[in-house]
Amino acid sequence: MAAAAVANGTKKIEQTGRSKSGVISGPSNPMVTPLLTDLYQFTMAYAYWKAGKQNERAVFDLYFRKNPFGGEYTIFAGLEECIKFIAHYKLTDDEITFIRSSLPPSCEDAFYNYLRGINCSDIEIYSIPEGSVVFPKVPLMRIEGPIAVVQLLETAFINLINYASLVTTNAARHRFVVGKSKLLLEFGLRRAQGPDGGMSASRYCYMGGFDATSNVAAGNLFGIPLRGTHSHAFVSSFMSPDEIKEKSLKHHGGSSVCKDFVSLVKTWLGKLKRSRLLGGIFNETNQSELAAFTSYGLAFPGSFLALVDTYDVMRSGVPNFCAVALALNDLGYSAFGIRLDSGDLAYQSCEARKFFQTIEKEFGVPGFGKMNITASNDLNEETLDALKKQGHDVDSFGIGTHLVTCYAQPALGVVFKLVEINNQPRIKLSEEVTKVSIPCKKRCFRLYGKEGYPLVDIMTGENERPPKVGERILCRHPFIESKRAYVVPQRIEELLKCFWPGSSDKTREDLPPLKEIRKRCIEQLEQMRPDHMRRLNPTPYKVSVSGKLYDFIHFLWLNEAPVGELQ
Ligand SMILES: Nc1ncnc2c1ncn2[C@@H]1O[C@H](COP(=O)(O)OP(=O)(O)OP(=O)(O)O)[C@@H](O)[C@H]1O
Ligand SMILES: O=P(O)(O)OC[C@H]1O[C@H](OP(=O)(O)OP(=O)(O)O)[C@H](O)[C@@H]1O
Ligand SMILES: O=C(O)c1cccnc1
Ligand SMILES: [Mg+2]
Repeated sequence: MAAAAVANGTKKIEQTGRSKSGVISGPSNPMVTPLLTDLYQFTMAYAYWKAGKQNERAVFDLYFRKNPFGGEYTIFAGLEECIKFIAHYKLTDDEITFIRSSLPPSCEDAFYNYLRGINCSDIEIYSIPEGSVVFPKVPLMRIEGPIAVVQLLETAFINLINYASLVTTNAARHRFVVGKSKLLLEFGLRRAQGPDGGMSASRYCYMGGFDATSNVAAGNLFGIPLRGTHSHAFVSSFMSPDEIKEKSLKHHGGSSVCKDFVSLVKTWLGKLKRSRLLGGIFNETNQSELAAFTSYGLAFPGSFLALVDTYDVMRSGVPNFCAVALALNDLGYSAFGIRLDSGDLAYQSCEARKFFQTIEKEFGVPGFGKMNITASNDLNEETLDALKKQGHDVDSFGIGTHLVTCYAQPALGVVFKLVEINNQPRIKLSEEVTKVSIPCKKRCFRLYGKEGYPLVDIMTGENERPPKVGERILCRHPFIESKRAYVVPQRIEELLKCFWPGSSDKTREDLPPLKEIRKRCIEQLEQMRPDHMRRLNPTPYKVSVSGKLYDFIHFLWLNEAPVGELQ
């Protein structure tokens, strides 16, 4: 489905401005069309048009108010899809017919001609690069253009950013708890919120630091590495080794053939049973499981792995696996490992590891002790953290439900607020201070300290003198007067970069490939000060405004807020 959209998209490119390179294809998901919006965007567009206001130049900020999952950071994702959406934004005749049927008959015909002519060639988008670590209140994107058109983009933009950023952050948090050395596999497709949820989850979990996905369509469309094991059904579908008819297996890299691999496996199982060091751990193993593992070994001799918890991990699954792995070893193959999918994953992984190490020693099979152990079953940040604290011997984690559904927090709460119209700054007030918007078309900077960590993000008015390295800058909390600090930055990064120049002569930033965004994400997370990243009571990162912007916000606030009367 998405592949078709990509193919379509490349045909009708509405590129705007100069780019460093490359053609922008259409949205990955063909459901992303100009109709993917809320009705009120079209009713407002009509009312703007009726009032002759549709081309007034507006600036909107897209941002969120609170970091998810009780953390103090978020990863920004979804930008590429927003740019792909506007690159091809054009209402078709059928879409216009549908809008006409959805608005009151009193709406004038000329409005539909206006809609027919809309494109995004006059829209300017400045954005933080995808895969960046971001914080509340700082605009992730600044969208400028004719007010009616920008509002028609609002809902789709928020939709494209919200889940993408949330699930990327979730993936990054899972990566944080397990550490760099473990393999993280995303297994969520079957539990995801529909096909699009599944596709987005695979893409953005990879961006957030997962290593691979089980989702074949995502491997095909986004080039994400694919990984997988096998299921319990495969194990229980076998009855006994007698049902294996094709028993021969070629030696690895040679031409000689082992005629009866099944017998070789049985011989090994006997040796394991009689082993002095392993004696007593198991007796008779489950024969249907042995048959399943032997068959899988015959099918994939170079990458054999087995799900070992169908009957009993230590009394059946692990010994059966080892018998097949050792038989394969005789023929020059190295088995890959096992998967545990129930029970106490910490304890079982340690027991399985001991079993492998004993075999390495007793039978002199180098590397056998390092066999891969994958664990799955309702894993989430908490269980991963608990496993780490208990001590475990798992090498890879397969994670589905909690990861892709963002079970711990289902939405990020991204908003899209008007901050300027016709060069006039606008503010949205609220009883809740956190909901007051920060007015003005702004520039945003990340200031780095002596130790190389980001210290603070600062927003300034667009025409203010930008902060300079080595100069003392007053950073003020946007709403709390007493909270302020001087910062002498050692490095400054301007956060908002031009991704869609509209009719301006700016150069458009390229959209990097997924692997590069993932790399950026990992590097960004690594450069953060550890206390912002810890799971328990992390230190909030400071988000500030310049002195001038602070004064202006409060001037506008007082100007717009009616004075109450006490009776
Ligand atoms: N050592 C551990 N410490 C903390 N939590 C663990 C540990 N080992 C496993 N878990 C978690 O405990 C839960 C076990 O769930 P549950 O009891 O439903 O599964 P199970 O009975 O082992 O397996 P099944 O899926 O076959 O029902 C899972 O969420 C799993 O991730
Ligand atoms: O547990 P999750 O994090 O969602 O990871 C994916 C799960 O999906 C598979 O189980 P399956 O769907 O076959 O059902 P089961 O959990 O009942 O074994 C797999 O064995 C994992 O347990
Ligand atoms: O490959 C696996 O082991 C897998 C894939 C999806 C869901 N559960 C497990
Ligand atoms: Mg399960």
